Amino acid sequence: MRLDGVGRRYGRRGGVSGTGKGPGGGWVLRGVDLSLSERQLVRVQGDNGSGKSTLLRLLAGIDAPSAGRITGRPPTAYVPERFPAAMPLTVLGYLTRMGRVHGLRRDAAADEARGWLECFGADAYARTPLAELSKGSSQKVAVAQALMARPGLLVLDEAWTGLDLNARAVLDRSVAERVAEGGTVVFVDHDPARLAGAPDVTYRIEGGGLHEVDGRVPPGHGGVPAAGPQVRIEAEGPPGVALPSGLPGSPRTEQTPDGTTVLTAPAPYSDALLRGLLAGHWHIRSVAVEEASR
Ligand SMILES: Nc1ncnc2c1ncn2[C@@H]1O[C@H](COP(=O)(O)OP(=O)(O)OP(=O)(O)O)[C@@H](O)[C@H]1O
Repeated sequence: MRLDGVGRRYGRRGGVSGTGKGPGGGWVLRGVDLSLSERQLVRVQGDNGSGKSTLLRLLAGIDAPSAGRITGRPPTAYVPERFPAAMPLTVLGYLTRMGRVHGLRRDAAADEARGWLECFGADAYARTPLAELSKGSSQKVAVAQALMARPGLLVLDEAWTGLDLNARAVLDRSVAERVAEGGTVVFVDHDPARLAGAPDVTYRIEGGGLHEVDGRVPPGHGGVPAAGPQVRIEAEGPPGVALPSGLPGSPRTEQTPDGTTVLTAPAPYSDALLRGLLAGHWHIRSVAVEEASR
């Protein structure tokens, strides 16, 4: 997917006295070029009001650019900053309907919906009308509807906000899973430690433009570790068999004298990485999560 010279301004008149600045018409984004690829985890950061949600809405196709072009968008799912939970449907009814929108048959959609509700510890709310949900529970529904689509592009705008610890961990792993399965995930989150160490690229929005901060390791921030928790897996392959290529999380590898391979990758990738090794008939000797290095 590509963005070429993309701009977005709100209002038609080009701002104060037609200058394009100020309320009612200023460009929030201007001349944004961006290329997103498969298997890519992208973080977007920036100050309040810099245009992060604006960019995410453009990526998700919820909003159209005022200038430039967006091409090659894969099937996309989006978790907005605020989920409009006012629809007259129960949780299960809504998620089943969303599953059908994504092409599942009715029974499969309902099963998928129940599965995600269970994952997020929200199965007790299946029959609850959306409008009666607490903020955290409706956030779980917002996230579930996006994940059940298994989208090529997953766009998450502060999707972790309001989730309990278990649900946050589920979302972390689901993001890594999506990337491992070939998807692209773009996220904004106020917590600089969110998925720390896992993004392939981090962009900052400043002055209406998009600037690459760096690859792989997001910047440390006020005592927050520069690299997040890492999973350390000791594994052994069948004799003469090389490590499977393209393993999720692009693990660092190290060989020990006794023939064990030690793989280290960002912790959210642990499940996907283990699955990749097991699929290659590798034997797992140990798994440990190590806290961030500073
Ligand atoms: N629908 C809209 N109509 C008019 N102006 C808007 C609209 N949506 C956003 N804006 C303006 O565009 C600018 C960027 O807003 P946006 O929500 O994209 O920023 P953000 O970086 O996501 O902010 P935050 O960190 O506070 O969520 C702000 O000045 C905002 O007031």
